[in-house]
Amino acid sequence: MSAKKIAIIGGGNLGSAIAQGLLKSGFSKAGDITVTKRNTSTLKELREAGVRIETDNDIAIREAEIIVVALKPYNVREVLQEFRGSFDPAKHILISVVTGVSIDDLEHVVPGMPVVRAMPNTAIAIQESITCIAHKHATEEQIRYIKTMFDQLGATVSIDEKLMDAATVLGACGIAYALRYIRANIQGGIEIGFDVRTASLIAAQTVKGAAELLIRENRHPEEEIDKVTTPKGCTIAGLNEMEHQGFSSSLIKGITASYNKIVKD
Ligand SMILES: NC(=O)C1=CN([C@@H]2O[C@H](COP(=O)(O)OP(=O)(O)OC[C@H]3O[C@@H](n4cnc5c(N)ncnc54)[C@H](O)[C@@H]3O)[C@@H](O)[C@H]2O)C=CC1
Ligand SMILES: O=C(O)[C@@H]1CCC=N1
Repeated sequence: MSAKKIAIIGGGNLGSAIAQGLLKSGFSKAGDITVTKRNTSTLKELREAGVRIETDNDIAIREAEIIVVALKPYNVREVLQEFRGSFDPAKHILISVVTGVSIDDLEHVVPGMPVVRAMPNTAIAIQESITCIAHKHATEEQIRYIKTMFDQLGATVSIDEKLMDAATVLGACGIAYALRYIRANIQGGIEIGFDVRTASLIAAQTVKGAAELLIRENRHPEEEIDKVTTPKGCTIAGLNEMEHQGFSSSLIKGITASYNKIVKD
């Protein structure tokens, strides 16, 4: 599969993370990646790594083959509308990572361009994203290319577009939920005697180990929990207290609150 030139329109948190992942994975050479932003001062590290930094979206789009749109939901239509003339359906593949804006909406703004929606998370910077992909009119060949690209940046799963908002919550917002869980563990760890660095390492590596048990061994969480909960032991005492305080319930309510925020906005 020959390497294609990639333009990332909107070099903010996610756009920059995608560029970092592309570089780290070796999927793209630095010179084949262009990142656009109006104020480019925050993109110093990418520039130093050889990534092309542009303020002109027209140039970036025309010179690339893959266009990743990483703009905010409130200005994506306006910006794409402005640059609709820069797109060439015979040359370009358009990928939107924008939350809550449908394929139909975007294809309406840029007529003739099939749009693929992708929902990665910020761990894409270190090739550890889960990226959900949905499409309607893209060709098999285009989808194969996009999947190969995101496979280099973590794991990918193809979903129906109607699940894209749910994917945003579980996968993209999920990074923040998981980090807050780890932070709470660090706070607890300090209270029971660890310094912050040691508590952070133990908490983060423990979460990584738990996740790997599910991913690598394909286990169900409760099967693994059963192995830890010694009868009359400290694990079940702690777990039950967490549940009395609404642990699982608070997470489920948080997930549905995030979801409702997307679908009601
Ligand atoms: N941050 C995250 O973890 C995730 C974000 N998303 C979605 O990705 C999109 C981007 O999110 P973030 O990176 O967090 O937002 P952000 O605000 O950090 O990035 C957007 C960037 O677009 C730039 N921009 C605005 N107008 C522009 C223009 N005309 N041309 C070029 N650049 C322009 C802004 O300066 C900003 O740097 C949003 O739609 C968000 O919902 C999706 C998954 C995860
Ligand atoms: O909070 C947000 O709206 C975006 C979407 C997913 C992650 N960040």
